[in-house]
Amino acid sequence: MVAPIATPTSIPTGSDIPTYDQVPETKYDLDWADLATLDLSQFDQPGGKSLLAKQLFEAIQKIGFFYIINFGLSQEDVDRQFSIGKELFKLPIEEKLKYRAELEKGGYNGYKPMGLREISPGVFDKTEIFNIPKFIPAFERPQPDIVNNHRPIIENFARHIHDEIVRKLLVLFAIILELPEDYFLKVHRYEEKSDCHLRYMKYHRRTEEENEKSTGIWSKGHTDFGSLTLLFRQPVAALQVRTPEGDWKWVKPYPGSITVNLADSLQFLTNGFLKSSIHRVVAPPPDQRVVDRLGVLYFVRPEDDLELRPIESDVLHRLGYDQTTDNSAVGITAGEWVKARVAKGVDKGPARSEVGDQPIIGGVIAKYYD
Ligand SMILES: O=C(O)CCC(=O)C(=O)O
Ligand SMILES: [Fe+2]
Repeated sequence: MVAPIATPTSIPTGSDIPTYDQVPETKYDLDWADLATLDLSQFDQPGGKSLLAKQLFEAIQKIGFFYIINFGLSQEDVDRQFSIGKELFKLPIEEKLKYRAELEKGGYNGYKPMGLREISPGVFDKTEIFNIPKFIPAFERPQPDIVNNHRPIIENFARHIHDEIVRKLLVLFAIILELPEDYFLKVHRYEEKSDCHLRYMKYHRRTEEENEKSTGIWSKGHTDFGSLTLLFRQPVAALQVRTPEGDWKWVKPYPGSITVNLADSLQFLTNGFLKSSIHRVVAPPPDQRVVDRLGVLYFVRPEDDLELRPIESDVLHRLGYDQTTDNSAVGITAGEWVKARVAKGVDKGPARSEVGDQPIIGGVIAKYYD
């Protein structure tokens, strides 16, 4: 599947950063997951929305992962973000630490240095993260020059994702649930406070010895915290998704696509109908093992004050998703859930981070998988 890239939108060009050269794809024939692809250019065509909603409904029955194509950003737009991320992580560690996220307090905006998460006893992550919150006054914070100097490009990119891509996906979920089309839009407004963010990510390559020690796992099997996660194509194969049978399948990074996965908040809101999918990151195949893996991701979270109470929907009723109601997150807001999960992720207390079941908040646990 090679997707034609839509004509670039109004994303400004003229940046002084070097162009980003994507690494060659792996030659290995891996056990790829069979995931559906939604062509978002159909959204505004007559009948397109209901067609896409039908396709999405089928796609998410088993695994909450799918691809989208024709989402209104060119490969050049995306590569520019990879370049910004690459340059950002080249900064000296002292400089990056000036922007460190207050992870221990559940704050995820800013820089996460590597080595804060224990993957297996004695083995720590080698992942750097830089999260950029929504561009609204409540979230203004000091940023490194590379971010300030490219702010229009970064802001337009993030807003395009929110306004043009996430909006369409949220409408499709509402259609699937036979709710008013703007049902989820009303709790994902850009101008309101939420933990949505654009993320640059760098997985430093590991030596063979390090990979052996952690049985090749770079990031343990987990679910994401918010509504949706969008992963721009990361040409290095490393992401795997867990099937309902408990097998791990590789997620192929197709050119011109975004990989989308569903996350916890949508699972809580739909009483388990929309499944927060379990995924992990492992050592790439041998021909890609020597590169540092860069990522550009967008995390969508509901507005902070949305209570994670299962919604009323005839569809959920018809499909039996109201037989036993999961009230575990009732009384917990989306903001509280995300912050509690972020803080637990770096907790060095007796419940060691990312090993086994983690109590998060109000008796709800998060599971981590090898
Ligand atoms: O890097 C990836 O492919 C996935 C990252 C991920 O799962 C996360 O940051 O939550
Ligand atoms: Fe994830």
